[in-house]
Amino acid sequence: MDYTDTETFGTILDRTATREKGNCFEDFSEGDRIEHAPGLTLSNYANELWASQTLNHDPMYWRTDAARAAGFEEPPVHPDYLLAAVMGPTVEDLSEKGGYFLGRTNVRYHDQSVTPGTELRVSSTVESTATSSSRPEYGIVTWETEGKDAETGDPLVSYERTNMIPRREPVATDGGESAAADGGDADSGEGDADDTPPSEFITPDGDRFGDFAAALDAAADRDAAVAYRHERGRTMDDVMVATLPLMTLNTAKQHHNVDVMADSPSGDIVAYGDVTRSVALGHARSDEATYRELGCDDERFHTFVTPGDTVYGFTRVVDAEDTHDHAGTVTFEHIAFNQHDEPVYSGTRRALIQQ
Ligand SMILES: C/C(=C\C(=O)O)C(=O)SCCNC(=O)CCNC(=O)[C@H](O)C(C)(C)COP(=O)(O)OP(=O)(O)OC[C@H]1O[C@@H](n2cnc3c(N)ncnc32)[C@H](O)[C@@H]1OP(=O)(O)O
Repeated sequence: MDYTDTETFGTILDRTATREKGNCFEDFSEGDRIEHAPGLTLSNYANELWASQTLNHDPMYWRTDAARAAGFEEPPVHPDYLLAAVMGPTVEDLSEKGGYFLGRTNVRYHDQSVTPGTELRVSSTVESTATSSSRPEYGIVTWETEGKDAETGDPLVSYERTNMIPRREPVATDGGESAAADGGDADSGEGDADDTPPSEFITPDGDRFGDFAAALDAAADRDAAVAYRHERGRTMDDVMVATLPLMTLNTAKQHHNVDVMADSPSGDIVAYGDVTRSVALGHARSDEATYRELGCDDERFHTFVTPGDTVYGFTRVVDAEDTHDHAGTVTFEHIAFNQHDEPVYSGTRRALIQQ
């Protein structure tokens, strides 16, 4: 029999089982620890591709003199690439089955002097599992993930991530209150007590810590916020949507299987949340003199970004604290939005900004 005869082959395909990849919601129990087998060695090529394509062009990641001026011996890998390189190898075990990256919090960079050639080891612990009241075919899982330097065992990045994960069997839900286990501060679904925007928005005069602090001082005692848009936008193309996640071993079909995704709610492949976020942060960093990334919290992905969408950035300055001689700590809220002005990502970020 000729297996490659189209008609015969179609019949055979209909009768054969698929050897599945990934895990369903039922495979995760609170406290489970998973050592992720896929290894990844940070590479100069991937680092440059990630940082260049997401418009993260800060000289300290490209030029030796700028890196040294910022206290590094040589240009380190970009923190967004480092974060994605830690998350990518987790996908096969945690989220390849499908469902969506809902959010992440407690992102902490433990060492930012990491250079290309560093081999990573990544592990995750299931922090919580919960029923989705709105989507009985999914559950909601939160994991805590840590990426370490394989040679020294030193922690490099850690975070808590929450995804919708398909169930093998849908459950009956009351369709009522959210059952998100960690519920907490991820999203109260409510804005400020007073939802009226401030009457005035102040833009800092420059990109230094003092400019952010002065703008916040100017806004205090007034019905004003320090908030501004960034000019650049990045249209999502194949490199952004499929190449960047695959380069970090992120096997989520959402980003590279158009055939499967045609039948999903987005109708198309969707941009990896870390790519969308990195573009928004790249826009923001182009308007600030960043010294170090400290961490991100309350990151949410509000709606799909599909090929052809353009990602813009908006920043609100929340706080500025004079913490170091050479830099101060600034807390930002960043919102990525698309060409229809719809928020697609939001999160708070703390960074040291040069004095
Ligand atoms: C796959 C991948 C990486 C990977 O491999 O991993 C990716 O990169 S993929 C690309 C990035 N991603 C997206 O493209 C998603 C964009 N987004 C949306 O398209 C919509 O957001 C939605 C359709 C997913 C939901 O839409 P929505 O139904 O209107 O949203 P919500 O009602 O807010 O959330 C529904 C339920 O998730 C609970 N929930 C939400 N957020 C959190 C959180 N942070 N912690 C704990 N629970 C949370 C909520 O509590 C509710 O729970 P219930 O079901 O119990 O009500």
